[in-house]
Amino acid sequence: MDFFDRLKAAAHDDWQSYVDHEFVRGMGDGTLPHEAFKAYLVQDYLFLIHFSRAWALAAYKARTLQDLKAAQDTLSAILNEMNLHLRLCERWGLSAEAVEAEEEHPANVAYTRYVLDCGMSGDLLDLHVALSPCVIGYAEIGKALAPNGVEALADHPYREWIGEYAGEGFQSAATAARATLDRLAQRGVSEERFTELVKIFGMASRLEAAFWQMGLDLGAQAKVA
Ligand SMILES: Cc1ncc(CN)c(N)n1
Repeated sequence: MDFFDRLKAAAHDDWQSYVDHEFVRGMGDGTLPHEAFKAYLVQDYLFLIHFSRAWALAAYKARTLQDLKAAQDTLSAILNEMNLHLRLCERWGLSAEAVEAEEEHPANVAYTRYVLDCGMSGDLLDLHVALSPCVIGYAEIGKALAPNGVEALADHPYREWIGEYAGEGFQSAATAARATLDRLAQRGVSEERFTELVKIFGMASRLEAAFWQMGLDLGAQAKVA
């Protein structure tokens, strides 16, 4: 069991509330309302800007060249991920400027600033634990939503999104994030410290679940308006 799997097992319910959220199930079976997906994606673009800052902070706090390069690679993967958002938004007639001018939803502020605070007030392991549900969770969700490969999802309304996270690039970013966690944890984690880290991991997972819920709520509001 690697360090990530230990965290996941210790915060099982929080993790499940994230990876098995109604939003995820709706994407999987294609029933997720388009309004919810669109509202989520616009907020997610803003989210990725702040998550990129958090990965840059991980680079700043790195004490070894290996940790510094790992942070740089994931920062690049996240900046690449934003091309998906720009592509989809462009199709909906939304420019990058228009998306960037959108106001951040409180659920977005809560999650991104929580992670940044973990990095500012804690050490590098605190920060990587807070960051881990993001990269590793989306890789897990992408794989789960494409059990027979992305080619099998030919007419699926969310094929492009699923393909991004089930794809090789994102999967290898998640593998690297797991390896970084293992490397940092090998430097020593007492039982007491592990309990603290599980709290961070559980909170980050719940904030991920709240982010999906934000998408559903904004989508429902857009339908009514
Ligand atoms: C909210 C959220 N969490 C995770 C990811 C994957 N980078 C994302 N795009 N958005």
